[in-house]
Amino acid sequence: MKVHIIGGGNLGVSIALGIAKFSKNNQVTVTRRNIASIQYLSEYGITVSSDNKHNIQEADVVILTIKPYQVDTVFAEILSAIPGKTIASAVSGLSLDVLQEKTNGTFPVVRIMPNIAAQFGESATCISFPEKDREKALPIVDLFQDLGTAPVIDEKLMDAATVLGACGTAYALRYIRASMQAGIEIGFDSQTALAIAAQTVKGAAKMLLEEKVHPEQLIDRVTTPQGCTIVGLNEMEHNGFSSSLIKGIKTSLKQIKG
Ligand SMILES: NC(=O)C1=CN([C@@H]2O[C@H](COP(=O)(O)OP(=O)(O)OC[C@H]3O[C@@H](n4cnc5c(N)ncnc54)[C@H](O)[C@@H]3O)[C@@H](O)[C@H]2O)C=CC1
Ligand SMILES: O=C(O)[C@@H]1CCC=N1
Repeated sequence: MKVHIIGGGNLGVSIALGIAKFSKNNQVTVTRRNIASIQYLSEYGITVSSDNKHNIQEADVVILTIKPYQVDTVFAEILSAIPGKTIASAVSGLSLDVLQEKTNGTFPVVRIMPNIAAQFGESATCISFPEKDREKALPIVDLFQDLGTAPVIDEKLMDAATVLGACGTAYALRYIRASMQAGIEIGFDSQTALAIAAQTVKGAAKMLLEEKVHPEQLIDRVTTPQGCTIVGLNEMEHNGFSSSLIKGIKTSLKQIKG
């Protein structure tokens, strides 16, 4: 597949690298205005350009990884050059209706919500599309399956997916950072504390994904009666651990919905 990514920033680069590393038989072009910091992508066989239209006519799909306020400028520049080409947007808060409106209803459109772990083949990319564009959308679903998981969801949940699946990366990292800081306080050097905290989270996630059980069933296996785990967990909950996460996630969602 020929993939044209407009917006070579944090997300655009992680998708480009993910495709280069984890998906076969693709050609990737990434554009942004100042390309000095992403020239290194050419080492992975990725074409880099400051011209949004470079290679665009050969593309099978144009992926937008730009900020919401950059969309109109980019569409004014590219749409006339790519009639009928599939446009996949990772722009947060940009609904399929608005995407169709901005493209005059004449382009197949797909909404994708990856996260930056795409670069490591571990994104949770939620995808939605209008039924009329299913045929054009399915190869994009396949592509993102190579970069992790790619559930097709109802569009009304796309903002929620942005929070849970994309912002979620930052929440998980903050948990790891806090564990690391606690690890230092209880005796480890920072590198060792980070390595233990990160691997522990990876292990917990792997168990959940493979066993497909409720987290509490696994927690039961860790919490020895009168042991040290349950007292720590309860202290965290007394201090609002779950509640603070839930409130944070709901606040993020309010920000997207405006
Ligand atoms: N960073 C993340 O983890 C995620 C971001 N998103 C969404 O992806 C979009 C991009 O986010 P980030 O990558 O974090 O932002 P970013 O600021 O790192 O990347 C945007 C890139 O677009 C480039 N750009 C700006 N105007 C341009 C133009 N006219 N033509 C070509 N390139 C242009 C900028 O130079 C920049 O490199 C946003 O809409 C964001 O909500 C969605 C999921 C995850
Ligand atoms: O923080 C943001 O607005 C973007 C959307 C999801 C992740 N980053």
